[in-house]
Amino acid sequence: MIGVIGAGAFGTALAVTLAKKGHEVRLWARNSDHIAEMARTRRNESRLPGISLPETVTVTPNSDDLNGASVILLSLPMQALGAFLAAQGRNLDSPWLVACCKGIDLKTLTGPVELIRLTRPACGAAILTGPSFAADIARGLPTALTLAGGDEALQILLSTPTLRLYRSDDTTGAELGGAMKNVVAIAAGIVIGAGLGDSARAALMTRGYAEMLRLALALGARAETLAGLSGLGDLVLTCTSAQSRNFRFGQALGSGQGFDPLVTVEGLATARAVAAVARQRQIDMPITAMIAALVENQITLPEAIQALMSRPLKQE
Ligand SMILES: NC(=O)c1ccc[n+]([C@@H]2O[C@H](COP(=O)([O-])OP(=O)(O)OC[C@H]3O[C@@H](n4cnc5c(N)ncnc54)[C@H](O)[C@@H]3O)[C@@H](O)[C@H]2O)c1
Ligand SMILES: O=P(O)(O)OC[C@H](O)CO
Repeated sequence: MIGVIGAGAFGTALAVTLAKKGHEVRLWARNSDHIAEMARTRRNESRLPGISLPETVTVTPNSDDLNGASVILLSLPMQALGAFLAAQGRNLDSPWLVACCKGIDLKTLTGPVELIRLTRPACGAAILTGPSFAADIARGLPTALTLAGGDEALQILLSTPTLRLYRSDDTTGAELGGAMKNVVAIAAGIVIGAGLGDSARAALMTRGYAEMLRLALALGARAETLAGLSGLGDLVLTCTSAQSRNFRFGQALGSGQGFDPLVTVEGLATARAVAAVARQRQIDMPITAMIAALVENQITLPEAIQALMSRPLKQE
């Protein structure tokens, strides 16, 4: 049996694809009305419209029902993970806990794998991350992700005919790539929303990647991880697709429109967390710093654009 914590878009998509492969899946959700609705309709229409839940997916409000799972996938928003793990006591008994969220925890300034290690030292800790929209996974479109921290058996267990997992032992690089690409995607959305053009977006993505790499190397990650699916791959997807919530948030900001505050936009908190880490380490991350300042209303959009364009000229 495979357990999934979080019946959002991504948790549900993973539950669907793993159930279609033949696994029994138990999907934990917190809201009783939502659970009843999913049980009645066999769909998660509010988060993953148009996708039916296979019979072998059971939705439960009780995390004890996941005990004994071969692996538990943690698919909560990043800022909810620490409190969730702390509240679980000795529950979540499984050889592997796999983070499926992207971001840096604002409270501890660590990624999800470190949060798992700190709270569940007896479990194996891994992260599943890379370029994928939940809807694409659920529809069975071809997708490739990075599984960092897991072993070969876990890689085989979680791979499906349409979801191809590449294994890595660089959990730091995988966490940081997935976290920081969301911040750059907000910036790319702003560029497009403000009408600054595709050339400016390409420049932004390239310089964004340079600062992602700078921080990741300083924190002990490997450059090839950042160049892989969990870094560059996800950066490209998220900065160029209107399916991305981070990109759409930036687009709305850039064009002066509102954005539904209930939509999960991981890059907002992560911008603040990454900017704090960069300050601690004295690492230059101008794009992240601008997004963090914008999010905290310390700077206006025209000021942010002007500040980025007037930085001292330097070598690439
Ligand atoms: N949606 C995607 O395409 C996608 C793809 C890859 C990775 N991810 C990552 O997956 C993670 C989850 O995103 P999502 O798209 O599933 O989000 P979502 O907004 O669709 O769902 C979030 C779920 O978490 C639950 N939740 C929120 N706060 C909670 C709390 N404090 N305690 C318990 N449950 C809580 C919500 O009820 C909801 O069911 C994010 O880190 C995201 O970056 C998403
Ligand atoms: O909708 P977003 O911006 O959270 O992006 C979803 C995934 O992270 C893309 O890989």
